[in-house]
Amino acid sequence: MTVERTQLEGVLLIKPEAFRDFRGEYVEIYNEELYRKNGIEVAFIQDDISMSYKNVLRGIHGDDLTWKLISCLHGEFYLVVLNYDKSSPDFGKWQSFTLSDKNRHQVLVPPKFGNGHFVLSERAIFHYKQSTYYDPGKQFTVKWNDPRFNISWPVKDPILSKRDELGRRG
Ligand SMILES: Cc1cn([C@H]2C[C@H](O)[C@@H](COP(=O)(O)OP(=O)(O)O[C@H]3O[C@H](C)C(=O)[C@H](O)[C@H]3O)O2)c(=O)[nH]c1=O
Repeated sequence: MTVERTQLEGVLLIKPEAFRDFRGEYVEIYNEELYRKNGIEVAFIQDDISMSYKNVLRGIHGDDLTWKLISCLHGEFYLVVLNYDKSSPDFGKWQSFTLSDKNRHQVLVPPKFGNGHFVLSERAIFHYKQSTYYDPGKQFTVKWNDPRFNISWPVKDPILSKRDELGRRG
C-alpha cells in the first residue's frame, strides 16, 4: 500500500495493494496494524455503506469529531473533501478525488472536514469506516454548490436529498 499527503492538511490518499488473477481481485481495504504503521492511528468503531444511482450527489456532510476512511466498493464516484474548520487558515480549501472499484483508492478524512460524492457509474457503493457512532444532530451540512467555496463538480443538476438541496436538515 502507499499513503500520500494531499493538498489538505490531515487528509490522506491511500492506495491499497490489489491482487488480481484470472478469477478477479483481492484487496485488504483495512488492516489495523498495517494502517497504524502507515500513520493512520484512528480507532474506527462503525462501518457504513450507501449505494447510490448515477447522478446522485450525497453531501457535503461532516462533524467536529469523526474520522472517516472512505472507499469505493463498486462503481465510480467523484469525491470532494472540504476544510470546514472555521478556526483554520485553510477554511474553505477543498480537493477532489475519483475513487472507483478499478483504482481502489481510499481517502482519510479528519474531523471538521466535510465530504460529498457524486456518482459517475450506473451505481456506486460508498463505504466508510468512522471513529464515532452516528449522531445526526452533530453533523453539519454544506451545499454542494455553496458560492463561498467555488467547488468544481462534473455536474450541473445532481440528484439531491431534501437536506442536501436546502444545505441544512429539516
Ligand atoms: C449516516 C448514517 C445514516 N443512517 C441512516 C439514517 C437515515 O435514515 C439514512 C440515510 O441517512 P442520510 O440521509 O444522512 O445519508 P446521506 O445523505 O448519505 O449522508 C451520510 O452519508 C454521507 C456521504 C456522509 O458522509 C454522512 O456521514 C452521512 O450523513 O441512513 C444510519 O443508520 N447510520 C448512519 O451512520
